[in-house]
Amino acid sequence: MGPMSSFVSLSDPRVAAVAVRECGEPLVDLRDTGAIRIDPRLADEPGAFAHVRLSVADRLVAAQCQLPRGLRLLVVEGFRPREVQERYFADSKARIARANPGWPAERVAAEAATYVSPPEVAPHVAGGAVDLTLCTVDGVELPMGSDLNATPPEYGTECFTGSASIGPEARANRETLIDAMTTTGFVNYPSEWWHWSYGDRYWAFATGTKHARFGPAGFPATGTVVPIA
Ligand SMILES: C[C@@H](N)C(=O)N[C@H](C)C(=O)O
Ligand SMILES: [Zn+2]
Repeated sequence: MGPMSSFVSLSDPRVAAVAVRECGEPLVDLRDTGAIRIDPRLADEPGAFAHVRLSVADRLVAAQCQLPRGLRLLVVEGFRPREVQERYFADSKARIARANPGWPAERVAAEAATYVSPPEVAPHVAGGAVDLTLCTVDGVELPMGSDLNATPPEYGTECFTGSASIGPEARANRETLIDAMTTTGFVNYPSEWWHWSYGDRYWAFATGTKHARFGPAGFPATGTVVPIA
C-alpha cells in the first residue's frame, strides 16, 4: 500500500459539508494541567499554541496514561488562531507553486491541503487538534521516522503515518502513539503522523459522527466558546 491509500483530504467537500453543533466547551491551557509536556518551538506570545478544548485536554491525559512506562506525550501545537492558519496555508501554497511551476492553482491548493488544512475547516482553529510526539520522562524525543512538520516539497513522504520507508524502531514508536491516541478517541490525519484531532469536522467525518462538536474558536480564551463566523 502506498502512503496515499485511503487518504481523505481536509479539502474534501464531504469534510466541509459536516455540520457543526458548537458545544461551547472552553479552550484550556495545557500548561495548567501539570500533566502534559509542551514544547516551546512554536510558542506564540499569548500562548494560544498551548490551548485545546477541555475534552481534548482530558483525552490527552488519558492517552498519556496508555503509554508504556517511562514515555510521555510532547505537544508542539494545539489551538491556532484563524489568521495563523491562513498564513500557514498561503505559505504552503507558495512553496508548492515554487517547486512545481506550471501547476494550476487548484492542483497547488489540493497539494497544500495534504499538509495544511484550508482555514474554513481547520481542526487547530476549532481547538480540536494537536501536533505531538513521544518523549522519555527526561524529555528526549523518540525517533519517529521524520521530524514533526517535515513535509513535501522540502522533505519526503516519510511524514505519512503509514509510510513504508521508515525503519523498524520508528515504526514501533508510531504504533505506540497510534494505539494511545486511537484508544482515547482521536483521529489521525494520514499524511502527518503527529496530527491528531477530536471533535472537529474531520473527526466527525472520519468517525461517522453526525455533527462536529467544535467550530472555529476565538482567542484569548475567556471561558465558554462562542462560535465565530
Ligand atoms: C501545519 C501542520 N502542522 C498541520 O497542523 N497540518 C494540519 C493538516 C492542519 O493544518 O490542520
Ligand atoms: Zn496539526
